[in-house]
Amino acid sequence: MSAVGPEAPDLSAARRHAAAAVLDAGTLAYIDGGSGLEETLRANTAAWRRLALQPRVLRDMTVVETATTLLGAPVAAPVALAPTAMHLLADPEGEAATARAAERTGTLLVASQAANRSWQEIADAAPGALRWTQMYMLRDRGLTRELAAYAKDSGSRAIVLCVDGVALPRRSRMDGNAFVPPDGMPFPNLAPASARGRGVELGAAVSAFDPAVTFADLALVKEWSGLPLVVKGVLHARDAVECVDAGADAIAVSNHGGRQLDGCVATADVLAEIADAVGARAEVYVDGGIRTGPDVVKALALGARAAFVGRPALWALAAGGTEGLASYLGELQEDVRRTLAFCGCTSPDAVRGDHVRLRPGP
Ligand SMILES: Cc1cc2nc3c(=O)[nH]c(=O)nc-3n(C[C@H](O)[C@H](O)[C@H](O)COP(=O)(O)O)c2cc1C
Ligand SMILES: CCCCC(=O)C(=O)O
Repeated sequence: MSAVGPEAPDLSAARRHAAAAVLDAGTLAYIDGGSGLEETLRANTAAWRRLALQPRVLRDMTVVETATTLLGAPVAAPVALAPTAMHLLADPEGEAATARAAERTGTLLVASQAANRSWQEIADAAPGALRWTQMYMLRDRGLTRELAAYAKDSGSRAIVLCVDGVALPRRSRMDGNAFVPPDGMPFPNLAPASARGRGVELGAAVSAFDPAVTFADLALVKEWSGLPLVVKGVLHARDAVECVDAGADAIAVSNHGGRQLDGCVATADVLAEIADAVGARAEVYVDGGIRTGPDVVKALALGARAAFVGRPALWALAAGGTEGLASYLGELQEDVRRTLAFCGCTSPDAVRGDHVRLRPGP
């Protein structure tokens, strides 16, 4: 404990506490954990703390808007729901509950390919929600093509291709990957249409990801889906530029919440160089350790158009269902609004690079 007492809890802390009371230990370890030594998991949040906002004053903050657009579609705030697997672990309605919270709060939802509800069911649960679909390149290209078309047909407005799944991570908290989803947990969006009702087993799902995926595949995914393409899992400026050269419409700077390559860079530490390299050619997003309104505004200052949250949304969902997640998202949006005001910004677009700097010190 420091001389001034314990660190104040962030908005998600109470949700994490409530989730811990309702989830079994294995599920909580799966959600919370990272890979290896969890060096990257810790580095993600620490890197946001090392940055300091440098506010501007005397700019009439009577009206402060958080609204922005993502790939042209309006959202209530520059904060969105990252794709996370298996929402049945957190709510009996799974991703349908998540989608309703997204709809209610004007938040973009990225539905995971490892969702337990089919993309069409998620769409039907919340027709007014802006939804993108996260996919992996599968070894079975024919199935990948079919699923890309399914994403579009079920109303997704973009494909988020996750490219950091080329090896199996060692998830240390789970005793060497001991987490086994409960029996009957369906993965309908990894199965062909003929088997969508049954879905596939998790093991089959993970081994279906194709480690041979390359830049040349980006154009294929765009063509198959007919949708804008976001590449998720980029951590190097030169890769980001190569993705954009290959047709990507946006780059999601992400290390999968410290769950894949342990010991890698924190996203806050590489965001600015990636955003600078991409410039105006594509939108840039970030996730990993985003917990507060100030974190979101720091991300904007470093060049992101939006920041995404993973674990806190699952905690809020487990703690309080649609209602719990909607109230969490509402509070986070309000935190973004007050941060913008304190920084002298009447909208996300007004945030500049010189609103943030590294804190001095070790
Ligand atoms: C429980 C859990 C499941 C996840 N499942 C997926 C997934 O299915 N697809 C994906 O692209 N990313 C997945 N992610 C990574 C998130 O999209 C995101 O990169 C990460 O959670 C952001 O970090 P944060 O949790 O610190 O906010 C998952 C993350 C968690 C915590
Ligand atoms: C097929 C499940 C993928 C889940 C995932 O990406 C994660 O646990 O981080």
